[in-house]
Amino acid sequence: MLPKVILIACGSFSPPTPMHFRMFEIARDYFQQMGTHEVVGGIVSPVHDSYGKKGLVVAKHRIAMLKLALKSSEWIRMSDWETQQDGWTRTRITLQYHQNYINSLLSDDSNRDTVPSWLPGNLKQMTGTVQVKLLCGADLLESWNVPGLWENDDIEAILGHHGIVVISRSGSNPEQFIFNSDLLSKYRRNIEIVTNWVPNEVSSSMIRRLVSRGQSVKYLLDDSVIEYIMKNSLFGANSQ
Ligand SMILES: Nc1ncnc2c1ncn2[C@@H]1O[C@H](COP(=O)(O)OP(=O)(O)OP(=O)(O)O)[C@@H](O)[C@H]1O
Ligand SMILES: O=C(O)c1ccc[n+]([C@@H]2O[C@H](COP(=O)([O-])O)[C@@H](O)[C@H]2O)c1
Repeated sequence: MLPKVILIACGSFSPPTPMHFRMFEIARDYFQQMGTHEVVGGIVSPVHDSYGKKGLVVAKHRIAMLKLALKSSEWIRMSDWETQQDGWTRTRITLQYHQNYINSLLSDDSNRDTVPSWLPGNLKQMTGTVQVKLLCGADLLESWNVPGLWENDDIEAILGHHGIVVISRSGSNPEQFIFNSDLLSKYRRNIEIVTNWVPNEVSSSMIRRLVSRGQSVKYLLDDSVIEYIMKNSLFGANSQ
């Protein structure tokens, strides 16, 4: 039996773009081809409001947009756990929390009936344990180098206890980035670099820019997410 993996993408999702979900499909196909792991679920974890990044709309709206965008996915779920904490949660803690929660459920058949909505639907039939891996674009990996942003201990824990799946992004060179870091090179076996052969550079910031200028974002975002943005006048959109 292959080791079971749940992929978690942490981010702002302000707003969520199709690429945020496409990452999961690319990663699952990769593991299927490699035959090394079975991907049993995917989770997106929007960051707490206090993260305070420019362009971050309140969690209520980001959650609503994620729910709309994820309606068509059978296996990617949204966890609002981070948004419900008292403040910003470091990614290491988010990974640990979700992994511990899932594994404690799997170890006890009696408490599987009332499970949170972010858990994979097939959990009831699952046995054994799962490993939660961080799924991200190459830009997030490269943010590990930004002075004062990430703690080295956290990076080591993320790599040592979980592992990371990095989707290529144009303008990034994750192989080189890993080679340049002693810490990342030490944990190279826990870093999967996945080439996205159909790159798409739609980003939340580009969407925010277009919306704030009153320009169209049709075909870049799910129609239901566009409707939500317009209805709630998010990102400087004019209300209808
Ligand atoms: N076009 C893309 N290709 C690959 N990965 C992506 C892409 N867009 C976002 N991601 C990844 O999705 C995760 C969440 O990203 P985030 O919410 O910061 O989105 P973003 O579109 O990059 O946002 P912003 O433009 O506001 O910085 C990160 O791991 C990021 O690397
Ligand atoms: O754990 C950390 O030290 C850490 C430092 C910086 C950023 N993060 C996480 O990385 C994600 C970055 O999202 P974004 O939109 O800024 O690209 C978000 O989920 C943050 O909580 C995490």
